Amino acid sequence: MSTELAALEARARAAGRPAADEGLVVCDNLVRVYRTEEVEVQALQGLDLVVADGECVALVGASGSGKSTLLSILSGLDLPTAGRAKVAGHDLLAMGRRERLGYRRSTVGFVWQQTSRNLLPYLTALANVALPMKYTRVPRRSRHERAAELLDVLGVAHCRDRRPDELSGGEQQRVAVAVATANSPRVLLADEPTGELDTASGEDVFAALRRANEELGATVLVVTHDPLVSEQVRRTVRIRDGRTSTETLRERGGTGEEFTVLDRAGRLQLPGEYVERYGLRGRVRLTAEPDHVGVWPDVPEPAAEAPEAQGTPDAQGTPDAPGTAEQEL
Ligand SMILES: Nc1ncnc2c1ncn2[C@@H]1O[C@H](COP(=O)(O)OP(=O)(O)OP(=O)(O)O)[C@@H](O)[C@H]1O
Repeated sequence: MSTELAALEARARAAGRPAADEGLVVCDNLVRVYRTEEVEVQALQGLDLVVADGECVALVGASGSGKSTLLSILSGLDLPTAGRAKVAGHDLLAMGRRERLGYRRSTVGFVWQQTSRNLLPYLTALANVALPMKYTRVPRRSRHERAAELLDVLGVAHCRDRRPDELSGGEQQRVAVAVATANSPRVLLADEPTGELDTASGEDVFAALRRANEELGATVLVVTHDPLVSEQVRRTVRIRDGRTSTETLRERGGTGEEFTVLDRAGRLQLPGEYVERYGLRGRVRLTAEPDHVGVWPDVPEPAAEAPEAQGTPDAQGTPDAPGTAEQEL
């Protein structure tokens, strides 16, 4: 490897390395392996993710890519097999039982896809929202005042005295956002919260999540297949095979610019279409250019007696084969 390339890789590694205090959520080389009697599934394969305080981030990816596994770990329900995960100063691998309980009650809130999983069926909307505050010993009167306020902010004040079976799916999910934000969590996690809803109800629920982010101050991570959601947040992170692969950053209302994620070990996933288009297989060549790194298929060296053949390195030593990929880093 050339010295420039080694220096470039070292710089990229340093730039991609999150300091512990850099993000509210920091996942570092996170691994989760599920073992059953017959099979071993690597649901997360060294996932890196840093989310800053106040962000609203959509997590997207194919079925089975590891999104729900990540959310279960961040919610404190599941433990990673290896790696590091920190949320608001809590080390999720080292937390004891008591800290974990406090973490789940006060630091994170959760909204599931299945509306029935979020609310207790025999309590009114108001009582559902007030319940988490009972566990954190908020006085009864304050609990009910805050619950009423939250229902109001999230546009479901009219539902306060109704039980879940008297609410529409969208109303149930908005009440669920109120439940999840009752104890003012630093982080709100939502797993496909609009998945069971029609477009209009989905929009209302997403508006409630946005309010939780902008008005109630929660950092929001939402797993979604819904383009309505992923196209409206500033940052969309794509998970592929248990790793963060690409990110789209967009200004409000813009189409967004797509980036590939370079992990802390200096690895990146090339988009599948590039791999196909340029015939990249197994081994590739890297070239260090003044302002970027080139990625080239490992084509055999051309014969010495045919210097005019395509694929000959150019004067700067750059392979010049047609149909090669040049990845800007
Ligand atoms: N409890 C478990 N035991 C064994 N394997 C599991 C378990 N939970 C998840 N998996 C496997 O881990 C991988 C990641 O699953 P995960 O549910 O995190 O994916 P996902 O991206 O959320 O998918 P979807 O979009 O379909 O919900 C899958 O291959 C899944 O089959």
